Amino acid sequence: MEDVPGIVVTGASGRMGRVLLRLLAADPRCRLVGAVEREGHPWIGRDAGEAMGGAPLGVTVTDDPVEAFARAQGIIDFTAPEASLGFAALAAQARAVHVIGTTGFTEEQIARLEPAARHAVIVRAGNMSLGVNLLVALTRKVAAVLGEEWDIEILETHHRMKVDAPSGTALMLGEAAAEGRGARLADLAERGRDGMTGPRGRGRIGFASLRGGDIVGEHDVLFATEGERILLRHVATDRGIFARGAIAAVLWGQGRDPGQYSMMDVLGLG
Ligand SMILES: NC(=O)C1=CN([C@@H]2O[C@H](COP(=O)(O)OP(=O)(O)OC[C@H]3O[C@@H](n4cnc5c(N)ncnc54)[C@H](OP(=O)(O)O)[C@@H]3O)[C@@H](O)[C@H]2O)C=CC1
Ligand SMILES: O=C(O)C1=N[C@H](C(=O)O)C[C@H](O)C1
Repeated sequence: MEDVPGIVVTGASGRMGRVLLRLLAADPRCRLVGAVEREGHPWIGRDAGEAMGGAPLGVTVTDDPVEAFARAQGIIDFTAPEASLGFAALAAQARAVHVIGTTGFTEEQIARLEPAARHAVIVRAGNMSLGVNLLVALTRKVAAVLGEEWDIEILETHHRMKVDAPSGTALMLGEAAAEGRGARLADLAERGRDGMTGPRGRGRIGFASLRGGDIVGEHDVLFATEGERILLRHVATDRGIFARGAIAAVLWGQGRDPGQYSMMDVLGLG
């Protein structure tokens, strides 16, 4: 079936990479055409399905993204910030849609995606699930209605292997809350409280991170004032929700004008 887009998965052996390989191999709307891991990885040269301990998928894992991307119309990338920046340049050269699920970018790293986005479609989101993107829209609305006498706190809880904090999702929620209040998150965020912090700043948006076990991802947005509280909550129990969102994004991006897009664009929630 050459008429459906060919998709490459980077970070193929990762928690998200494995879920993506399985879902893409079974999805008639696209073809899995490549799996990329870094040089020296034990999966290199092996069939991706067999490397996962399952049936062959007919795709050999490679450490050469240039060769893999040349066969692809879409790249799905859940790796690490510097790796994703490198893949963005290569995806742009191949004019392939680059879906970036990676989190933990600095502002400076996000700015470095711009040259690639002049030549190809990039869809980037700290969370690809429908539920979280709806929660983001709700958070913006609630924050816009409630005044500064309502404190906003964002709590995120993840598995013990997660390397970045606050989570990409928590930052999306914080940005939405700040936007709802007509402000920038950078001006309101209160991160990493410890010791004699003094009382909470009025109008600030607080963040807290918990890490433990195999928790897939939980996010709470608390709006608290005197005498009442509102709690908006999303609980992920299966990484398939992120992978299905990423596949929807890579299909949505086909034939679009170059530029940077978000899951809000893909889901029509923007
Ligand atoms: N947007 C969303 O909806 C979601 C985003 N995420 C984000 O996706 C990212 C990956 O998450 P997860 O799958 O749990 O992480 P893992 O650590 O399980 O997987 C990351 C994969 O990327 C590979 N990788 C890292 N650096 C490089 C590099 N320089 N070149 C090539 N490959 C590289 C790793 O290889 P190696 O093992 O050799 O380092 C590994 O295979 C994180 O940033 C996470 O926050 C996760 C879930 C949902
Ligand atoms: O690292 C993870 O696992 C996840 N990362 C994303 C984030 O940083 O918000 C999305 C999801 O919560 C899982």
